[in-house]
Order: sequence, then C-alpha cells, then structure tokens
Amino acid sequence: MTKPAHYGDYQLRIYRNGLKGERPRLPMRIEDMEAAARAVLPDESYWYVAGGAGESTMRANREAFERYQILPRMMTDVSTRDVSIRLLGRDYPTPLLMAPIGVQSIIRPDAELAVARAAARLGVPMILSTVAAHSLEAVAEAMGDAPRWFQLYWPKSDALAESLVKRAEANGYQAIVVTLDTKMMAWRERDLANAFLPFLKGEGLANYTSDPVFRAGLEATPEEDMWPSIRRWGEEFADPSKTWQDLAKLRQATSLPILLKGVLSPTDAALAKEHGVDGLIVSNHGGRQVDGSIAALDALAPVRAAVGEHLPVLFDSGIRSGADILKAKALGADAVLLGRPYIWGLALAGEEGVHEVLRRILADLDLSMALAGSDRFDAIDSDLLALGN
Ligand SMILES: Cc1cc2nc3c(=O)[nH]c(=O)nc-3n(C[C@H](O)[C@H](O)[C@H](O)COP(=O)(O)O)c2cc1C
Ligand SMILES: O=C(O)C(=O)c1ccccc1
Repeated sequence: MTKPAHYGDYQLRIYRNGLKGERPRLPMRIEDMEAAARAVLPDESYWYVAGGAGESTMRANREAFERYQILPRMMTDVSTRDVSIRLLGRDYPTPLLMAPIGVQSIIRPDAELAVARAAARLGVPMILSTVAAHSLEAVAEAMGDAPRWFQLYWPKSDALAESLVKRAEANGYQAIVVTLDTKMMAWRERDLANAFLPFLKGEGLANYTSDPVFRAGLEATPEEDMWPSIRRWGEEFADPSKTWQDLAKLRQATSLPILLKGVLSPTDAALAKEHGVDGLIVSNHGGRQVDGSIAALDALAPVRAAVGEHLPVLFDSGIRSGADILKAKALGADAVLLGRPYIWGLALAGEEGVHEVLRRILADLDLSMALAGSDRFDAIDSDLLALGN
C-alpha cells in the first residue's frame, strides 16, 4: 500500500524555511489574512464577501463551533493517517471541497481560474458557481482531470436549466449542487450601504452569456451591449415559485448526482430524501440569507438523524480550521465546504494564495485528527466530542 499523504508535514516545511530566515508570505491567522485582504481590496468588494444579511447568523455560525469541544484520546496508533473519503461512488483525497462562491472577478480578474488551478493541484473538488466570471468550459480546461462539481442557481426557464446542467455534464463535472436558499438576495446592509450589486455591472455572467439558450432572442448580443443580458439574467437567475414537484424535471435533465444546498430543517431533509436526491449540503449560506436563522452546525445532527446513515450530507458555514472539520464530521457531515477563507487567499496572492490556504487547513486537519487520537477521518463519529456538548 502506498503511504497516504500526511498533510501535517507542511508544518515542518514552514519551520525549516524559518532556519533560512524565511517567514510565511501570508498572515498565518485567518483573521489577520482577512484584515490584510481588506487593506488591498476595494471597500465594496471586501464587504460583498465579508458581509452577511445582518451579522447575527454569521456570529452564531462561529459560536456554535466554540460550543462543541473535542475530547482527545491517547495511546492509539496515529503514525499513519488517512483523511481520504468516498463520496457518491468516488474517492477524494480529502474531506474538503471549495464552496461555490460567485463573482470572484470583484476580487481578481483571474478569479475562478486561479481557484480552480489551486484546487486541482490538491485534488480538492471545486464547486463552480453558476454566477462566475469564467465559463464552466474554461474552468474545466484549467482543471484537466481534477475533480469538479457545478453549482446551479436554478433558473426560471427549464430549457436554460437543462442547457446548463448538460454543459456541466459534457465538461466533466461530477455532480450538480442546486442552491435552494437564494431564491432572491437577502436584505444585505453592507452592500446596500455601498449600493453595490456586482451583476448590475455585468460581473459574473459568463455561464449565461456563453449559453445558446440564454442568448436566443436577446435584442443585442452581450458582446454588442451587455444590458439586455443583465436584464434577462435578473429575470432568469432564480425562481421563487419552485417546489418539490419541480425536482423531477431537473432529475430528467441529467444523470449526474444532484445535491441540495441550503437545507437546515430536518423536515426538508426528509422530504429531499423522499424526492430521491443524492445528497444534501447543510448550510445557511454563510449567514448571507436569513439573518436570525439557526447556526448551520446546530442544524447538522438533526438533519443527519432525519436522513439516516447512508445519504451523503455535506456541511458549510463557518469552517475555519481543522478542528472545525472534525466537529462537523462528528456531528454527521461526510465532507465540508470551505468558503470565505480561500477568497482572502485569492485576494492576497491569487492561485498561490488559495493553494496556501488549502495546504494550511489540511495540515491543521491532519495534525488535529492525529492529536485527537484518530487515524482515519471516515471513522470519526460523535465519540470524538466531549459529553455535554
Ligand atoms: C461572496 C460570496 C459569494 C457566494 N456565492 C455563492 C454562489 O454563487 N452559490 C452558492 O451556492 N453559494 C454562494 N455562497 C455561499 C457559499 O457557498 C457558502 O455557503 C458560504 O460561504 C459558507 O460560509 P463561510 O464562508 O462563512 O464558511 C457565496 C458566499 C460568499 C461569501
Ligand atoms: O452573494 C451570494 O451569497 C450569492 O450567493 C450570489 C447570489 C447571486 C449571484 C452570485 C452570488
């Protein structure tokens, strides 16, 4: 058997570089990285990423992680460790995926391409947002054989939805993530204060403007005049009338696994299972949609209980460290999505910055898992947590 990658070895590399007088290029703490990104980004871009709907749920997301605590075990053999997972019939090297984050061109022009390249180097699946500055074809090309999923903002028109998922399928995306919690944008005070909505400037529409169904019947092509495209995007982007009955059409449009993102209620989780979805992503969209909603981590165990052991359940909203990933796993997540932290890496150093953020959190995961007494990520369960959590 080949020795599994020990991501924690990155720690020694940093210390060894220190002997040569080198210090890490990016601030080590995520809070400091965010502060450094804030200093280089336009105010409106920084707040678009950092902001929530209000701030109550964003705060709750982090407070929930503080409330759960790990109970480390000793005298277990952790000399060889394995953080790989099996998900939807495939092997992935780590339990981490890149959360779909739209309009990355407000951060840097290479945007999703830089993120895709960094993710590809580690085999971390990128979940490409529908609302991206680079088309899904361009991102696929940047990734080669590396794993990728496509996030769908489920448009009004069935023909456009079908076209998008078929393009994803044709370009090697392995799953479709349908985001349910953004049927419209929340009242976002930070963005309202800046009167900043990136799409109104035509940012992030590459998957639409490259789509034959979207382009059909526009009064001017996007190359001639962006306005008709922006207007159509506003009409098409999401459909607040969608209900469980509509899933069947999407199911027919693709043979890829379909995961629903933004499920918090165990009742919805049970309904999703009844309607034959392939997986769920427990998420409150990083506190950007319903301010005052439950911390995503607190929704996780009830959702897991509602769907049983076998349905894949992923998690995001507040993952900042290796211990956070372990806690999410102990509460029932099979894998987790990393969100805002990789955007700070992108802002500070592009592809290298994103790669660095990923290496750090994977190192932290490997070391924390070992020190807590586990040698296999996929064997972690609620026993990892201190009683009374
Ligand atoms: C700037 C920004 C843009 C986002 N765009 C999308 C998107 O296009 N599609 C989607 O499903 N989620 C989107 N999300 C939500 C993320 O996928 C994820 O749920 C969230 O960032 C998790 O919270 P965290 O970053 O605080 O951990 C976005 C989040 C941010 C911060
Ligand atoms: O900003 C967001 O949170 C988001 O999900 C989004 C919504 C529409 C377009 C792009 C991103």
